[in-house]
Amino acid sequence: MLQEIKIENFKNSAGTVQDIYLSYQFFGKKPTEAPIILVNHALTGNSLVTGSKGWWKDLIGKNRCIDIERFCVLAFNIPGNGFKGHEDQFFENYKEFRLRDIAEIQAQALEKLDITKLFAIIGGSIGGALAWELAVLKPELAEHVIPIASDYKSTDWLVANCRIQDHILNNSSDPVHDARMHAMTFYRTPQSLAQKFEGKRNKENQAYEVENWLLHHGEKLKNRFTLPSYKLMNHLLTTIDISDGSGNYLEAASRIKGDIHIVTVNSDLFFLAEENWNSYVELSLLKGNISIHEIRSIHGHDAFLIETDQLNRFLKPIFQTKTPKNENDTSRTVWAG
Ligand SMILES: N[C@@H](CCO)C(=O)O
Repeated sequence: MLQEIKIENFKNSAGTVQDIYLSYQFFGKKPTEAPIILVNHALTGNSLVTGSKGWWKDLIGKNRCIDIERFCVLAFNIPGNGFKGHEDQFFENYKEFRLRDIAEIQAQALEKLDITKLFAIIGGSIGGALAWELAVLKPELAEHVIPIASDYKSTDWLVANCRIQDHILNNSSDPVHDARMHAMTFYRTPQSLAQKFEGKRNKENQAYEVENWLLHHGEKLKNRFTLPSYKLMNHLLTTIDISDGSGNYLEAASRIKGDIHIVTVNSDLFFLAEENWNSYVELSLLKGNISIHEIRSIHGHDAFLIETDQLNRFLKPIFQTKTPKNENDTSRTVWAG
């Protein structure tokens, strides 16, 4: 059931004060009965993380890796993501919000829900970045912080792509459709497209199948996502900064008390694996309880939604805390300390 919290008089980074409506869903055990896992959605995702239409249903559910018979799963919608209710709450001034503000909104909501401790914060893409931001804001909040296909900063590369997205969103006559077509090219990889289409053409319209696929994705998103939500989420992607402007990301990340488990995708063209590996290596000099897991896939960024077998394998030891680690597991996992 979708519920809502009102955060009164929230002051954003630009100093504007306004009421914020934050919608959320609980799944599985009650928050008073079991450890709580906060799940953060990606750009066009939402709080529906499990169940037949849940976007992470292969990972979260009964007898899944994140077992809702053992855990309480909480998922917030990023305000303005368009998932029912108050869609337009800050579209007028969305550029005044940084991802850090969304983390602050989540922190205030957790307080209102009387939640002082989380077993884990996990999220993919911008949801992983939000996990970083919240963990830095509240270093003692979570036992495990799991940012997947993500980063704790907006890199020049990310900003460049978001800028192009922004131009498409502002200048195209079919903005959501066209921006999605462009985005699909960096959510996947040349190898992934080559494997899927093998240069084939459509028998009816003679277009390359890859063109039809892009058009299909453009059409699909247009029917489920609004332009203001896309503009907001695309803007937030450019504001990831756990250092709060100082540029000292490592110092900020090292303040996190919980175990950090970075999950990267070797072929990610959006949040680059190299950035994640560099963060891991540098951060492991400052902080012992950090690990990195690399999803090996030809599918690129969206592998965090596709390669759920690998994800399950990496995450199992975290969520089955009573089961000892399998010493024979050969997947690429590195622990510091
Ligand atoms: N497929 C993802 C990509 C962004 O992480 C989405 O649409 O949210």
